[in-house]
Amino acid sequence: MQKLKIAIQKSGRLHDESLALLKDCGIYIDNGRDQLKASATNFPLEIYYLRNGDIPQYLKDGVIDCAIIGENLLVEKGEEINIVGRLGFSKCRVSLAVSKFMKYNSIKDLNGKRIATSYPKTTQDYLDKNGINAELHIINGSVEIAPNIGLADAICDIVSSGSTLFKNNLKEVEVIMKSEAVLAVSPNISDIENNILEKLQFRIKSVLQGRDSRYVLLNAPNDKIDDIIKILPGMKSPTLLPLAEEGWSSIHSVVNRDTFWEVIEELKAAGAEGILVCPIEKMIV
Ligand SMILES: Nc1ncnc2c1ncn2[C@@H]1O[C@H](COP(=O)(O)OP(=O)(O)OP(=O)(O)O)[C@@H](O)[C@H]1O
Ligand SMILES: O=P(O)(O)OC[C@H]1O[C@H](OP(=O)(O)OP(=O)(O)O)[C@H](O)[C@@H]1O
Ligand SMILES: [Mg+2]
Repeated sequence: MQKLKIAIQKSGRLHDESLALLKDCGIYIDNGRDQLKASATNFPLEIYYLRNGDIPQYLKDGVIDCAIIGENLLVEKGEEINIVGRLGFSKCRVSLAVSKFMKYNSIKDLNGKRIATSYPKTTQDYLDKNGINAELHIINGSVEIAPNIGLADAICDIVSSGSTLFKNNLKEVEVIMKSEAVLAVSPNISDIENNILEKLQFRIKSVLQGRDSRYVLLNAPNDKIDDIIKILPGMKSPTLLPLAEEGWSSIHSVVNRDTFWEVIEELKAAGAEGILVCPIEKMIV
């Protein structure tokens, strides 16, 4: 039977959440420790555990069909690779940073300077776009230390919380791009594998929509229903059920995770009582 070949980071920032996502999609993986390849037991999927940095080339060559990878790495190494889904984890940005003691007014201050980075293409493209001439030093890790040891005047690297920059006395001065984990697809994927990919995408979308939403149940006196329903969006419209007690109803709806607390406050102010909030495992709209 034909299987979809998916690459997942072998170890590192993306590994755990990539596997958790497949698990939430109901895909079980026959997983021994330190394996390089595994098969799903209940879905036509073969998992390849690879270095993040090697994945763009494997996708280009069509050795694998798709991958969970940091978007920033596709910008760096995989222009011709399509992104078919944003996965909402490993959010970070690729930024330029300089010593916190340097007077920095604009990108022009980097003219003629040395910049250390693991992302030379991303950095060079940004410099070119801004008409800046700088010397790039390509290093593969611990980039933030470069200015402190006199190797460079600035760096271009991944920033998330900013604590690595802070610890190294650096300040972020330009955000080149924002990134998150994405589902990327080989330009050489066949029709059969594409069919399996569409099934996987459908599952991923249902899981991510569920993660972003909460199911809310509440009680309200009937004369408050109109006001409460105005606050609740719901998938189509809220569900309304009579309570055993005369003159009261139960209202059910779906609320976005990000606006959830504000909505609850409004619901309480509008007369809602006994509010219950439940996670949603999958959401198919
Ligand atoms: N501090 C961070 N916070 C959030 N996301 C991050 C962070 N650092 C890296 N990432 C994201 O996770 C991806 C993988 O980063 P990680 O450091 O685990 O691997 P790597 O060193 O780029 O790759 P390799 O697997 O080749 O060793 C990055 O490409 C980026 O998209
Ligand atoms: O803004 P922060 O939250 O401090 O995160 C940024 C740091 O995280 C990543 O390194 P990682 O820890 O993955 O180590 P690595 O350099 O060995 O990949 C990245 O290369 C930065 O150094
Ligand atoms: Mg890293």
